[in-house]
Amino acid sequence: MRSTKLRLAAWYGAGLVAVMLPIAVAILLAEYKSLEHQRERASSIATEILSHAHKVTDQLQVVFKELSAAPTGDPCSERNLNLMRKLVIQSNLLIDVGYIENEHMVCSSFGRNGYAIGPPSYVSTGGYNMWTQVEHPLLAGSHLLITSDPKTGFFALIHEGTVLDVAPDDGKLSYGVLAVGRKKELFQKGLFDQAWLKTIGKAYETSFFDGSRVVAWKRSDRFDYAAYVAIPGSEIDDDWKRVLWFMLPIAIGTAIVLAFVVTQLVRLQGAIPAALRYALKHKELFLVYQPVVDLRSGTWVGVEALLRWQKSSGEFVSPDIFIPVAERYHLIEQVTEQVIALVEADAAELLRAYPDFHVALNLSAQDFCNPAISERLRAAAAKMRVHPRCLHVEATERVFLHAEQTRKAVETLRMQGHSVSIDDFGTGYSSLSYLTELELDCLKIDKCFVGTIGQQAVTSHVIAHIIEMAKSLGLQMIAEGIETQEQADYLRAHGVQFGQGWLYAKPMGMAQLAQELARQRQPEAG
Ligand SMILES: Nc1nc2c(ncn2[C@@H]2O[C@H](COP(=O)(O)O[C@H]3[C@@H](O)[C@H](n4cnc5c(=O)[nH]c(N)nc54)O[C@@H]3COP(=O)(O)O)[C@@H](O)[C@H]2O)c(=O)[nH]1
Repeated sequence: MRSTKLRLAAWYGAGLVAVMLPIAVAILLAEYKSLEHQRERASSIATEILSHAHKVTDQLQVVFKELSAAPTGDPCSERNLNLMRKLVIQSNLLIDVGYIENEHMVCSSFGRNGYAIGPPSYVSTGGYNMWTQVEHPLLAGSHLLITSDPKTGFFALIHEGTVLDVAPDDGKLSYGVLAVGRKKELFQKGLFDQAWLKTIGKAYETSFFDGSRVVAWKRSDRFDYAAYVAIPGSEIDDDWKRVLWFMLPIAIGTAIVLAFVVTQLVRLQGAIPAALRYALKHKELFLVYQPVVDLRSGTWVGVEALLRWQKSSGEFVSPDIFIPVAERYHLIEQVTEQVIALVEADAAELLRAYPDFHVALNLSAQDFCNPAISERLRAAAAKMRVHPRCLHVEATERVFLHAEQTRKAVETLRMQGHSVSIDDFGTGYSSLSYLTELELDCLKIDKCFVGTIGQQAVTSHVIAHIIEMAKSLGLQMIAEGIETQEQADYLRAHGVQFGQGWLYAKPMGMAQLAQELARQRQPEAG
């Protein structure tokens, strides 16, 4: 009851996850997409700003070159003033060109004006005097940059808009150009957080989210400055909501599909136990028998009884599906009872005719916890009028989960004369210590290990260890799933006594088994 509730809770949990997951993924994806979009946007604006800064610097260098080539003498001579005017007209990016002496603008393309500009804001790493955020008397409210060559005294005046106007001026973004070596602003709109420099390090190009802004940084490979752009988080939020509106219908659609799938699975899970109860009642289960072969002589020494389920619709359900369901829904006792009853009905005559032959029954871990199981098998042998040694028992490794109860059951079964094998060895719960604690007769080597024989698989060596271990414990061995002659030869050469597999015979009905056995044993009978 408790496990049913737990299972239901697990399914509801799975349903909830199925619904929530696509929505959560959509939200995360929208956030990621908008962050990426803003990163790309910031990087592209920074690239534009840097490109304009390069153009300005290139024109500046031309101007300084021409002015320094002018004849020496009065730097503000009429001839030089004319040259300055010509240079300003030729340049589309520089506002003014002139001459500075003792922190005074002595003359420029505007003529001999002469006003104080004070000491430079800083000296660039290239040795130029820089005045930032200068207000020109003729251009009220202007933010200008003056660069002067201290060797000649000539200067050029640049308006910040020349470089920064490429960025959208919506009042939300911060951007500018920073002199990297001196960590000084050349042009600036909004803030520049010096803490960003820690994240940027020596990078020439990077973008990141500092927790509240997306920052892009693009450093010049020709000059000692870099352009930066910072987009506030509010922009990401707007973008995120837009992307989310687009993705939400897809996420909701996916959630509906997943919820439907989970509902169907729940229904199916519930449907199999009900169908199995019906199958048990209406005799839809039957047995097939797969021969166990003596690997040296090739004779059939016994069979494994394998359960089959064919619904009235004709559809087959694999035991790999219905046995775990039977175990989970506490139907396995009824299944095992039906298997024993089927063996009683199918095999009594055959076992009486060949008393050295055996039928092996698969018991589940829960059967070993049933104190009545040994008595039930004793009664079956008695009813069939065969020796209990004709009925072998196979236990899956899961019996080790109930080691104490299993130990007692195995002891009683062996005392009654049944042979007990451990099935699927090495695939699950087995531990060597358990194997030594249980008094067993035989170890069945799982087909997954047999399949590695002759292969270059990582697990190829495991089978040799299993064989050695079984030998050291004095257990007989049956190798399962033998499909090739190479596998059979290997197993025989390594001392494995018995085998089962499609190389010898597939599981068959009792009629066919009786016929085959009669043919094999003919000389004996005759
Ligand atoms: N508790 C019970 N469990 C049972 C019973 N009947 C079957 N089972 C278990 O179901 C599992 C699947 O069994 P099945 O589909 O019958 O497969 C068996 C063989 O048909 C298959 N086999 C045999 N030879 C080969 C081969 O050469 N190649 C290949 N690919 N498959 C082969 O292997 C299965 C053998 O199973 P086992 O020996 O038991 O490991 C299986 O776990 C059964 O145990 C039942 O009545 N009760």
